[in-house]
Amino acid sequence: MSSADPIVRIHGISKSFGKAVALQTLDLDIAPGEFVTFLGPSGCGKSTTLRILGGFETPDTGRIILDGKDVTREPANRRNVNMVFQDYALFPHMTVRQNMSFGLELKGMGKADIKRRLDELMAFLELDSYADRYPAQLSGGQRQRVALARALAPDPALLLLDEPLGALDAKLRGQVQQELKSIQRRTNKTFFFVTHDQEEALTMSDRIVVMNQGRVEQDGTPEELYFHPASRFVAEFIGETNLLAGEVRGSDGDEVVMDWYGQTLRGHAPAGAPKSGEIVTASLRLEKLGFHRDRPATANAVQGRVVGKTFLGSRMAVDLLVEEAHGARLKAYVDTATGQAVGDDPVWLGWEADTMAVLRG
Ligand SMILES: Nc1ncnc2c1ncn2[C@@H]1O[C@H](COP(=O)(O)OP(=O)(O)OP(=O)(O)O)[C@@H](O)[C@H]1O
Repeated sequence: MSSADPIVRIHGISKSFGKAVALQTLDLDIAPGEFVTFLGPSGCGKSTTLRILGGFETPDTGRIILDGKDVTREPANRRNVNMVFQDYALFPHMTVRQNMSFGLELKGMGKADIKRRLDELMAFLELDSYADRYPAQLSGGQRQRVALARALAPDPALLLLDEPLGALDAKLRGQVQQELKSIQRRTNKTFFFVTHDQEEALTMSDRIVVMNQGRVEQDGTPEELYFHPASRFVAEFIGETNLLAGEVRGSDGDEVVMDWYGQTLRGHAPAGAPKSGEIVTASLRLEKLGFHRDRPATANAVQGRVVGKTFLGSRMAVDLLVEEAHGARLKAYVDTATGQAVGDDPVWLGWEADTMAVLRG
């Protein structure tokens, strides 16, 4: 295999439990060293995919190729895959070192090799000083790191992480996210991460697969999903956005021209251009709306009046009433540091066509 070959190939995997379809046909390649996140609401099929990859669940159809080998029928212990659980699943009666060596002993690794591997890994993950502690003597973040170290110890080709930060409080969670990402970078391991937290997915992943009702809604980089959502579901699920309902008037090169309550707007169509007369929804991120005193030269410009403000620290969320669009509302962010004035006078709002995704339906 060349290094460009995928480390994981998922070919036509599907899974139902009785009448409930957990996973429709799924095809996906994962490159070595990639941090891939499966993101979606509860019940969308994320954990089922992870469990099939881990060998804890058998698919109804399809194949899993791991490192060039078909492992579809291989049980979990015969796959070069390891898993980090949300509750860490550390053995409470074993020290950090014993927890870490357990899996290696099961694999039949010799004592001297185990010592070498653990010394190396504990130094790398800065766990040396905790080696003889029991899990109860560690903080939540430290326990998480031990669970990760234990899963990395056998040098798996793929690491599966099922909502591994779910048990941490918000502040620690942010810190551990950075740490986990940094460990993934430094080890260059392939991570398959499952979460329903869109912010977590955006900060950590090289690539996000958004799932909805057992199928892939969109697969792309965090930036692609955020700025070029291919469906309304993705636009709403990831971040906050303005949704503008309208009707397509036509196209102009790559741009879609639409009517929004009597205002002509221009956007782009990441999922293919809709036809004239089609009813569409455009997604416009709050931070893409610029404030201007005079009519700006941007592709889109409407006048609005501030009708509400929410102070958020570094920025302010502003509600705007667009009278010329039948009183439709828009939401925008204003940077508090720049001291931009948002008073009672009407303001011009401007945004470019490539910042507004026009979506079908
Ligand atoms: N062992 C099972 N028996 C019956 N139904 C199941 C089983 N496992 C999953 N399902 C169903 O399959 C669907 C997908 O479940 P899955 O656990 O993959 O979703 P998920 O996206 O991981 O959700 P969550 O975030 O809540 O864990 C759900 O409707 C779920 O109820």
